[in-house]
Amino acid sequence: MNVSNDFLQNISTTACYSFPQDEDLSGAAIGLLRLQDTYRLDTHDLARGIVMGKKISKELSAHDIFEIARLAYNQEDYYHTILWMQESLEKIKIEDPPTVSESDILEYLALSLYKQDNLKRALQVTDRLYQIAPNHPRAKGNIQRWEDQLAAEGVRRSEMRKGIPPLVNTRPVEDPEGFFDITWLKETEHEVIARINNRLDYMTNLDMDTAEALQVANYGIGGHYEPHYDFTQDDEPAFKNGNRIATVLLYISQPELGAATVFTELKLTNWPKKNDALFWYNLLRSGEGDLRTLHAACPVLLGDKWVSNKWIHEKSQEFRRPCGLKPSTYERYVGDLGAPEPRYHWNIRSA
Ligand SMILES: O=C(O)CCC(=O)C(=O)O
Ligand SMILES: [Fe+2]
Repeated sequence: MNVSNDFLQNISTTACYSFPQDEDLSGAAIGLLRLQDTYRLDTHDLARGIVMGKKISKELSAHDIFEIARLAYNQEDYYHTILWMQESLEKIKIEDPPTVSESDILEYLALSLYKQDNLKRALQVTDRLYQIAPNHPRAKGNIQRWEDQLAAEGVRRSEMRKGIPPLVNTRPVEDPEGFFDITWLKETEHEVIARINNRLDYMTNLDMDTAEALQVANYGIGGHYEPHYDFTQDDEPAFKNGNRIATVLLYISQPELGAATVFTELKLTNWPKKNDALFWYNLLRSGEGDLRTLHAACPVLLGDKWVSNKWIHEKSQEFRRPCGLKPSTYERYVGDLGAPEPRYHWNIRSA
């Protein structure tokens, strides 16, 4: 009789099965909202499971849409709350029976309009709420509240429901963090890691003994990394082996859409391609951080992105990459030892 209960109990307490939790759901929704902004995706298309003209998932119900909007609301992201609540409102018109009640949508919508400084619209929406749900516990009180606020702003009672200003829905300010999971692979963990490190040494002509362990990072949908330098600046804690002299970024998967690595100063975009590697020096030959290396990872739109970072440090590169005598000294290509520049070399970008 209790076989299924036991089974559920069993798998939910077994560490190797981990079901999505509330925070996974909210993480996914926040990722979705970021994608919407970055790639200017239309709410209506997204709700129908369409991304850039491609049908990628099944249509969302009004309730799904409402839940996304509610997560945005809980993040105090009123901009997206409004977009998604309006979409949910459209959706219930064609659902039979509707998967969410109009009054639930209207209440959130009104509160968000108020937060976005559109009191007249908040009042209009709350009037509608009161009309369809006269016994709603907060409708009447909220109407009073918006009217009082409008009165305090000098709006005459007869004007409160007229000349409703257009919706100026302002976007929230982005949070500075990135969204991805990482782990570190030490050479002692597997001989393949030791082999990779060896090859990176040949490839870059830099000593790997002082480098950090190989980092593996995974970005899910919406996963991204804000613009940053890999080297530390004066106001940040220093690394024990000197600063990060260079970076090797290995692409170990090929996401379907989005996910580019971009160098925002250099205006360079690199699309991840499985088995490719990107190499750059973070420091000038003087040891100063090279400000041209500012870079970011754009959000993954479709597919998933796996990369591996190798951060190579200054210490023990004294003979491999000596300091430059002039601040202007820099390599023209990887492993440049100062000989005349070859005419054709795949490593040199023609000017
Ligand atoms: O994933 C990328 O494209 C860039 C990653 C990166 O810049 C980093 O991990 O420091
Ligand atoms: Fe980086």
